Amino acid sequence: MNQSKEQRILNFVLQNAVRGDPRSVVDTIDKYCSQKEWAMNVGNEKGLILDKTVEEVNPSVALELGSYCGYSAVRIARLLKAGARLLTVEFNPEFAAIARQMIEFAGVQDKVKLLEGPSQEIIPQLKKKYEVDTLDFVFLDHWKDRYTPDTILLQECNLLRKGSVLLADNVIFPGAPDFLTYVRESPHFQCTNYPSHLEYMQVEDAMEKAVFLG
Ligand SMILES: Cn1cnc(CNC(=O)c2cc(-c3ccc(F)cc3)cc(O)c2O)c1
Ligand SMILES: [Mg+2]
Repeated sequence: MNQSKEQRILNFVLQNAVRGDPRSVVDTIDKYCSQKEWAMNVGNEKGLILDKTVEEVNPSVALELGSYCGYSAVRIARLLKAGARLLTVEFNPEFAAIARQMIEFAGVQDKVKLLEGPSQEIIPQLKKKYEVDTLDFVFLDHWKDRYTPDTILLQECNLLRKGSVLLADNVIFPGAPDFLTYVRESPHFQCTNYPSHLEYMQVEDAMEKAVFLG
C-alpha cells in the first residue's frame, strides 16, 4: 500500500533532520513542503507570527487545535519555559500517529501531550481529565468551520481568563469568515489582524489574534 504524503514528510524528517533539535525538524519540514510536496503546515512566514505571539504570551498552559504532522506543536513547544505544557488536539488518527512521531523525534515530548479525537469532545474534558485550570494561549488551526463553535465552547467551559490569547490560522485562505465576524463583533475580545501568505504559496492569508477580555 503506498505511503501517504504525511508519512513521506515524516520519513524525510527522520532521514534529514537532527534528532532532539526542534529547529532542524521545523526547517526540514519547510524544505520538503516548499520543494517537493505542498502540505498544510503553518509554514515559516506565519510561523514567525506564531513564534512572536507565543514569546509575548509565554504561556504556562497552551492548547493547539489541529496537530496535523506536528509542525506547529514542535514550533510552539520549543519556545515554552520549563514546566510549561502544550496540549494538541487532532481528530484524524493517521495525522495523530505522524504528529506523535514528529514530536518525539524533535525531543519535545515532555512538553507536549497529543489528544486524539474531535475538539468538541476534548475541550469539555480539559479541566477534569487533563487538569487544566485556564488556558493562556490557544492556536486554532483545525477545521475552519469549527473555529467559532470551539471558541464559544472554550468560554462555556470557563477555560479562558482575562488576557487569554487566541491565535487563528487561515482567516483569509481557506478562510474563517464567521470566526472573524464573531470575535471582532464580540465585546469580550480585542482583535488584531496579521496579514501574511498561505504556507509555501504567494496566496494572501492572515492570522487573527483575539485577546479574551473576561
Ligand atoms: C484534513 N484536515 C485536518 N486538519 C485540517 C485543518 N486545516 C486545514 O483545513 C487547512 C487547509 C489549508 C488549505 C487547504 C487547501 C488549499 F488549497 C489551501 C489551503 C491550509 C491550512 O493552513 C489549513 O490549516 C484539515
Ligand atoms: Mg492552517
